[in-house]
Amino acid sequence: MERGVLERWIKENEGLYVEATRHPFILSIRDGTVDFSAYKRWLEQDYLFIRNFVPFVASVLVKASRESEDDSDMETILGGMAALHDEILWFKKEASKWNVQLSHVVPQNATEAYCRLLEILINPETDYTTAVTAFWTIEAVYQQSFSLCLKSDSKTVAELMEACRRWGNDDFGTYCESLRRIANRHLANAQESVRKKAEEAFKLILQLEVDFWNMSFG
Ligand SMILES: Cc1ncc(CN)c(N)n1
Repeated sequence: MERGVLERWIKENEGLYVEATRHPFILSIRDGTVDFSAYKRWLEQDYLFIRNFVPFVASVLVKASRESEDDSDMETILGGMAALHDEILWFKKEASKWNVQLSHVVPQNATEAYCRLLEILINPETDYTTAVTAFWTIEAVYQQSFSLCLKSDSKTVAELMEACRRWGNDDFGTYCESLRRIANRHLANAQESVRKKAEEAFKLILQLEVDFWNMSFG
């Protein structure tokens, strides 16, 4: 992986990055020891997250169309947007499989905190470089995490394979690669003040992801 700004930040925040992308909740799915009540808690809260993530991705699309000099940025982001429609349908199907009532889900603190950050990132005041860096970070944490559960030596149980495949599959990995290149390109060309804001968002999102995984433990 070429050494761009994101790779430097990952190195400088290695502990937090590992906590977010190799969380005990994910390792318990990989090892086949996960408690299904934890999985159901995660499922409920992630549905609420996705409902708030959709307008965030739409806001990145708007900023890409206005601020990016490269048309392919918008096309990549549009691809991610389209996938979210299928993702919402998957959540509804998965919820009924586990007898989870999505309409009765109460947002937990970690979910509310994450959604407050998404609101700030949606704001037109947040520049495109910060927004697309946040977008990559959010997607990359899930891709890195769930791909661990698909490794040949993993003991992921059959009931959880669909969820792990959704974010751990190679196509999602390729999509995250595209986002990483877009974010690195804009970070390299950004003024220092913008890079600082993007770095703050990067670290904040890693912490929110750790809090989100922790929440599944109830
Ligand atoms: C909390 C969280 N972070 C990231 C993703 C991947 N879009 C997600 N579904 N949920």
